[in-house]
Amino acid sequence: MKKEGKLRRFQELLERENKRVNLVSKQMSREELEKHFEDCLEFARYWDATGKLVADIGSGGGLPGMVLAIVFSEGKFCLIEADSKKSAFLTMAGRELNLPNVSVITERVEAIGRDDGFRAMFDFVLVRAVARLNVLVEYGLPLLKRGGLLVAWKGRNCNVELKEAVRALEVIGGQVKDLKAYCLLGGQRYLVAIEKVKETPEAYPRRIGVPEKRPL
Ligand SMILES: C[S@@+](CC[C@H](N)C(=O)[O-])C[C@H]1O[C@@H](n2cnc3c(N)ncnc32)[C@H](O)[C@@H]1O
Repeated sequence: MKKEGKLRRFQELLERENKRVNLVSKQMSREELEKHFEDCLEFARYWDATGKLVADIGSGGGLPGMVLAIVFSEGKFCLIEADSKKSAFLTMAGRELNLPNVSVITERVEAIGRDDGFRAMFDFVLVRAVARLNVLVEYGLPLLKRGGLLVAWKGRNCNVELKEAVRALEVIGGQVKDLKAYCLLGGQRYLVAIEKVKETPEAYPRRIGVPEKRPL
């Protein structure tokens, strides 16, 4: 099956399984879901994940990780999702679509970031609709190689979140490298690219739940 066919098939699977498991909003129409796919694909306008190791934090129904794994079949995608029902859907979809470049981990990202098998391994870490930037910096940067990029999908609150994240960037070792603005889903959207510029101090990420409860 070609990539366009796989994207369509993935959308059908998502629509079908969303009736049983909460993968995306129940009220979302087919047209809206298509826009969410477009939002994920915005990444491919600026970056190339061919031959790269990519993590998607809080992948949910597979946005953006599964969509981009279909597009970049030569990249290796690791979808990290704490909710076991959602991760079971991701595993099923990866199998159904014959995507050997996708692996799914059912775990909180704070635990993955402290695991030597994953820490400092990735070229890209993607994250969409999971938490505010100051929290995402602590979730994402530990997973990256030095020089790797954390790419976060953000809405109109982006500038406020960027200001809030100054301390987290300093402590964890990140630098805003790029900000891509576009209009979609009825408003202003941004891709924020943060480069890992130094090794993450041992103490981070903190214990499960702490980054969100007490952001840096
Ligand atoms: C609002 S959904 C967004 C899903 C998807 N990224 C999207 O854009 O549609 C947030 C997802 O992140 C997962 N999540 C939140 N915190 C997490 C963490 N610390 N580790 C792993 N997954 C997490 C939740 O289980 C949920 O599926």
